[in-house]
Amino acid sequence: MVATIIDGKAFAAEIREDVARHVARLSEEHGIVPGLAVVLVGEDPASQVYVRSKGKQTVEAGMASFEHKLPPETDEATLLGLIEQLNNDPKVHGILVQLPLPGHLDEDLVINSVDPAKDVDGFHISNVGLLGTGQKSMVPCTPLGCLMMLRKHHGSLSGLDAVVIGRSNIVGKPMAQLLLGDSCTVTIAHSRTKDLPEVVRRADIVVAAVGRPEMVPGDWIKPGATVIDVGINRIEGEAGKTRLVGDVDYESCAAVAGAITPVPGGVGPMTIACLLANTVTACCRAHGLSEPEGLTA
Ligand SMILES: Nc1nc2c(c(=O)[nH]1)N[C@@H](CN(C=O)c1ccc(C(=O)N[C@@H](CCC(=O)O)C(=O)O)cc1)CN2
Repeated sequence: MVATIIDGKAFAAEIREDVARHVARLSEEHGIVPGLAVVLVGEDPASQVYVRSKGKQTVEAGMASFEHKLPPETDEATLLGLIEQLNNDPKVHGILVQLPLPGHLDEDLVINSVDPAKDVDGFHISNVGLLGTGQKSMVPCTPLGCLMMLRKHHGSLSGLDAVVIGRSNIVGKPMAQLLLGDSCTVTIAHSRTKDLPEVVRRADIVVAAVGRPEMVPGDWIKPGATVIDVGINRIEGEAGKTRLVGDVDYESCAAVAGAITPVPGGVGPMTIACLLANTVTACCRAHGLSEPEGLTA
């Protein structure tokens, strides 16, 4: 079997067009411009790239972008003060604090200081609780992007066996909740799971989010299964150059799977597209307007 490649880059472009249409409508019919504030603390090179990309795509969609770059030694009180200011700014509908934060800052405290209604990352404890109980929430961008790709490829996910490898708060756990919400039978596997290969072999859907380069080989995959690779790992390639790989061994998995997301060009671009979608959703909710269909879970 040769797997269908699920093209996240192309799908993300479609979502961004959809977002831009909704932004234009908000402006024409209501005089509202959705605004996204992104806060970066420190100089992590990958984070700088992602934040730049977020700002550029926000502006391209017709929204207002507010970038706040703080030095690595920023103290907690200063960061919390900025978040408070953004919480109270009516021009800002979405707030995102880029992760990881420098080690001296308490990530949970910072995340939970964002107004849940503006928490376009969906990481605030209120949004986690709402998602877990099947209520309307802000949904974390990476799992939302994975869900959209799965729905587009499969149609209904009802009754499918899904294995999520990884139990992080930002991907594994919310991904499992979303799959459960679509009536999958869900297993969350992790480093202590007994006989991981056998568990993965039962799955119709495998979501790999462990952060270990090429950990999942093709002989763990059930023939015809759909493989969603969340990993973005930079490894040493040929001639001293680095290259990006996912958490699954692409070649061997693609030879067995029915469908697979590539790295790069799979889940990554969907993350930022879903961030823009969440910002429009947050803006519509803030103004009591109906939410755009198809942009959230
Ligand atoms: N507050 C948040 N912090 C972080 C999140 C998040 O959702 N919210 N996710 C990641 C980083 N991330 C967005 O912030 C992100 C990662 C990767 C991509 C992406 O498009 N990747 C490309 C490859 C890019 C490259 O060449 O390095 C791809 O996969 O095709 C977008 C966003 C951690 N922090």
